Amino acid sequence: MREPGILARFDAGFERFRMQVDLQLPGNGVTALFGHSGCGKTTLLRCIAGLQACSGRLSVNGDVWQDHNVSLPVHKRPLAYVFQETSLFPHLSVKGNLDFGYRRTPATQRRIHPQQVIDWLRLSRLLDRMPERLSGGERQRVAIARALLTSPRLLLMDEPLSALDQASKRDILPYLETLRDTLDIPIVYVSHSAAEVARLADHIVMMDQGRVVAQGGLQETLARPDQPFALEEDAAVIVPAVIRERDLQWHLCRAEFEGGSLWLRDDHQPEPGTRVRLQILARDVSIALAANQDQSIQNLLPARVMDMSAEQRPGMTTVSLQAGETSFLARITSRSAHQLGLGPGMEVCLQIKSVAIIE
Ligand SMILES: Nc1ncnc2c1ncn2[C@@H]1O[C@H](COP(=O)(O)OP(=O)(O)OP(=O)(O)O)[C@@H](O)[C@H]1O
Repeated sequence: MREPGILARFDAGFERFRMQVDLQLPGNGVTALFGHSGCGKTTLLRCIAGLQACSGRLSVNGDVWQDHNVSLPVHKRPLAYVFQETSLFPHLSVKGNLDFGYRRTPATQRRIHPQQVIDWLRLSRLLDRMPERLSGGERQRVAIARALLTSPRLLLMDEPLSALDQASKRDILPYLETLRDTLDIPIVYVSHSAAEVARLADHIVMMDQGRVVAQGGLQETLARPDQPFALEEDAAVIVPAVIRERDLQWHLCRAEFEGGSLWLRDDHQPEPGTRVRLQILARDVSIALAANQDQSIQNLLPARVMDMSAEQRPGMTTVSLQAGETSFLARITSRSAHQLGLGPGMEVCLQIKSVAIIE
């Protein structure tokens, strides 16, 4: 039977660094590799690509690329790799660059065609331009398109937006969302940016010092109080929701999720029916034993305490809670946790001070 998804078990190292991972990743959608600088994200991508000597096993949607007696060389692995600054051929137009990727692929293996990538990445107006006349964001769109025209079975992206300014990042993110929702191949995406991960990823692998410290679906994994990034200042959960109504008088809109709804500022003016991802920082969530109506916070939700971190930062406790099917994290002082007598299974009320729509 073909094993679905990516199974990757690697042992690789340098003089002062060793990476040992055992991963099971989904066969489509975006998996984010997340972790501090130097934790081994690029080394892991290079092992997958066959660029880094390592022992172990790798299979991608049933095809074995490496095990103890085979290791496909890099040019035989049907993958595309997009870097921070992928270089285009300077002497070829955008169209020439795209044709290059397409023509390199034998006709019988072509599954992605030029018109498709031109539509997905909106390149039609750029086809005759030379690379030197493209902005950084446009260049990256062309580089991604060229990579896709090799009809890869796997797309590796190593900080593809990190060389771009904020405005170009904002412009290109919707294109990456289109690819996530359109392509039926897995995308492994390295990023330092929690906001990019929150917006794009379906699955997350958190790494630290060459080891995997947590992995799983984005929402469940971010909501675990024992995952190492839950203790960081900007720890947050992601909640998929749908905009249900707008209150024009008060500039608010109501987003409904599995387990309740929240009022948000109407800055983005999303139409009712729009699907959004909400980001809720653990430090913006507090806990009460009962809903207290005499206060300014609009968003009060009944919830159940699921788990609590041991105190890893002096005086602070991270609590995971569930409202309906949706998980939240709250960062409260350990004294409050003690005074409230919090423990797994308790029914409480969440007070959410601030919610952001991930753009
Ligand atoms: N060719 C090499 N020779 C020796 N050490 C290396 C080599 N390449 C990487 N390393 C070391 O391996 C560790 C992991 O590096 P890697 O580039 O995989 O980290 P990373 O998580 O991608 O970091 P960043 O987010 O900064 O890109 C680092 O300590 C790095 O110094």
